[in-house]
Amino acid sequence: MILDVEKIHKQYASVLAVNELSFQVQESEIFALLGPNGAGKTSSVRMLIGLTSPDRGHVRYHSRQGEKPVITPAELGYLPEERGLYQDQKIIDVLIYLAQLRGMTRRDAKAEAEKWLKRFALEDRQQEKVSTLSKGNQQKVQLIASLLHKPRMLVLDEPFSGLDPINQEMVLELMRELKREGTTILLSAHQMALIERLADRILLMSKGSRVQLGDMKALRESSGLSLAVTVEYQSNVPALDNLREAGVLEVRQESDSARKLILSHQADLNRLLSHLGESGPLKHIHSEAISLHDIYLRAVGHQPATEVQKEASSEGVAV
Ligand SMILES: Nc1ncnc2c1ncn2[C@@H]1O[C@H](COP(=O)(O)OP(=O)(O)OP(=O)(O)O)[C@@H](O)[C@H]1O
Repeated sequence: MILDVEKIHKQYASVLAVNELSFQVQESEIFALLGPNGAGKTSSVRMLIGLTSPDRGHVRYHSRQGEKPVITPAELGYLPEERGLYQDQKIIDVLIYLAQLRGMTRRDAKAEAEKWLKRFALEDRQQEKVSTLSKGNQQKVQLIASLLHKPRMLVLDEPFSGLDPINQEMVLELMRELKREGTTILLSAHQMALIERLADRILLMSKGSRVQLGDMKALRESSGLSLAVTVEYQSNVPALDNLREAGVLEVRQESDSARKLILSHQADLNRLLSHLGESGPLKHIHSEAISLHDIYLRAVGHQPATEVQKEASSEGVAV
C-alpha cells in the first residue's frame, strides 16, 4: 500500500492547521510525522484516512488493485489520538466487535484477539471491563483493535503515549515485525529516541508545513549539524566565549556545571578543545552524533535567542 499526499490544506476558522503538505509513504515503510503541539499532525492524519476532507489537495492510495482516493476499513488500521473504547464492555467483546466491523468473522476475531491479548500480557484480563484497565493497558487494547484484522496500512496517532519503557520497546519491535510482513505504517509521536530507531523516514512539521523530510542521514545533512558535545566542569560553567568561530551553533544548559554544545558541519574540533581547555577545569567531555531530538529542537524548538534570553533560558541559546 502506497500513500500519496499532494498539497493538502486544512483551515479551521482562523487557524491554518495544514498548509500545502505533500509527501509519499512507500510500501512497507515506517513513516513518522513529528512536530510540536498544534503542528497539524492529527489534522493531517484525519485527512489521510478520510475522517475529514482537505479544503484543497489530494490523498491517494495505490495498491496492487490500482489507485483510489479512500482506503477501506478492512485495509486500514487506525489508532486515534483520542482513545475511544467502550468502557462498560468486556475487553474481549470490544475487540471482537471492532474486528467484525472490519470484516472478520466472529470466530477469527476471537482467535486473533486472544492471541494478541496474550502477547500483550493481558490474557487474564479479557473477561474484565475495559474501565478496569490502567491507561497504559487500555492503550494496548486500543492498539490491538487497530491491527487485529491485519490491515495493509496502519495509521497510529501517538502509539507510544501512556506506555512504560518496556511496553514501548514491545510496540517498537511489533512495528518492525509488521513492516517485515509488508505493512505500511504511518505514525505520529513525540518520543524522539524511539522514532530515531524506528522510522525509515521522518517528516518534521511546524505550523502545518513541512520543515524537513528524509531518513536520519538526510535530516542530519540538511540540518547542518554534526555533533553534540557535552562539557562538564568541576564547578559552575565559566563564561564561554569565542565558541562560534570553532563552529558551535548553540549552547544548551544541562546543569549548573554542564553545557551541551551543538556543532555545525564546519566545526573545528581542535580549536574547540583548545578553547574549552583554557576556559576552566574540566571534569568530563562526551560527544555523540547529532540526534533527532537535537535536530528537532534546532528546527522547530525555539527562535534564535536574544542577549536577554542568553541569561535566562535553560532551553538553549544561539552563540
Ligand atoms: N476541529 C478543530 N477546530 C478548530 N481548530 C482545530 C480543530 N482541530 C485542530 N485545530 C487546530 O489546528 C491546529 C493543529 O492541530 P492538530 O491537533 O492537528 O495538531 P497536532 O500536531 O496533532 O498537535 P498535538 O501534538 O498537540 O496533538 C491547532 O492550532 C488546533 O488548535
